[in-house]
Amino acid sequence: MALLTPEDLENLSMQLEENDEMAKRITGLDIKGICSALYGTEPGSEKVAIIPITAGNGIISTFTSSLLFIVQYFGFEGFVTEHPDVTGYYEAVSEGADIIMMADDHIFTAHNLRNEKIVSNHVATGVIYADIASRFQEAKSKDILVIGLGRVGYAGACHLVNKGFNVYACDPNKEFLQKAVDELGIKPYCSDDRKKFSMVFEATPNANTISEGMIEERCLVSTPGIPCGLPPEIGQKYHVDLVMEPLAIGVASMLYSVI
Ligand SMILES: N[C@@H](CCCCNC(=O)[C@H]1CCC=N1)C(=O)O
Ligand SMILES: [Mg+2]
Repeated sequence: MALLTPEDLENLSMQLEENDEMAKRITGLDIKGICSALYGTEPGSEKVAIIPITAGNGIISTFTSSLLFIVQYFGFEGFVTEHPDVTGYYEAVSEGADIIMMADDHIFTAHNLRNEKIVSNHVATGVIYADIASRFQEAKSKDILVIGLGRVGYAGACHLVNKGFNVYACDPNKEFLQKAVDELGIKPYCSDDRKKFSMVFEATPNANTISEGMIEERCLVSTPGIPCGLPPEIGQKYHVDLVMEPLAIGVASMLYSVI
């Protein structure tokens, strides 16, 4: 899995503000509103503990401080434990945390100790970015394109099928594609199809996965990025509205899904 770098997390506050405004402008809801609509939940007085984890590639210097900023931005009380790993876990529970957030190189999880709900960043990120794409107010049909059917893309595609959209999807991995066709009933899409979309959810670890044959004039591309799948020149030429942010939107989805 692609690991975040401190560069990805620079200007997180500005990236979050810009994407919150963009979401509000094109979907009618800000990120909090989308999260509440997705999960039917509202933050209460939940206390969130963020535990640094030294496993694998170890601590990412600004990861836990970024999480603390995000947790507070969305109205939760939060703290980063003084110690990492097991000692940090013990500290978190002793300090009365309701929700534990921690990440190694494979799974980033939020676990609510009170209601036992648990979620991975992959699922929460796929669901919210797919949901944002599906809320494009100028869309003229229920057709939506999902690019990438890994753990993030598959979760998003599943959510869109459940919401009743006509989900077309592509992935270079034919097994991933076949699994989604068999299990979700999505329609395979290949870039030489003539079909164009006004709503695109992209979830790949590659750049330039979106080509101009895929998109309508005026369309919404929603992606957790890293890197961005939309070439800048195509974004300008087609007046694409892009919702893309490296961490906060996915974290908001994690929090609202476990409260
Ligand atoms: N163990 C490190 C955090 C490692 C996070 C790796 N996971 C990612 O980079 C995922 C999370 C969202 C996007 N990629 C620490 O505690 O500082
Ligand atoms: Mg994000």
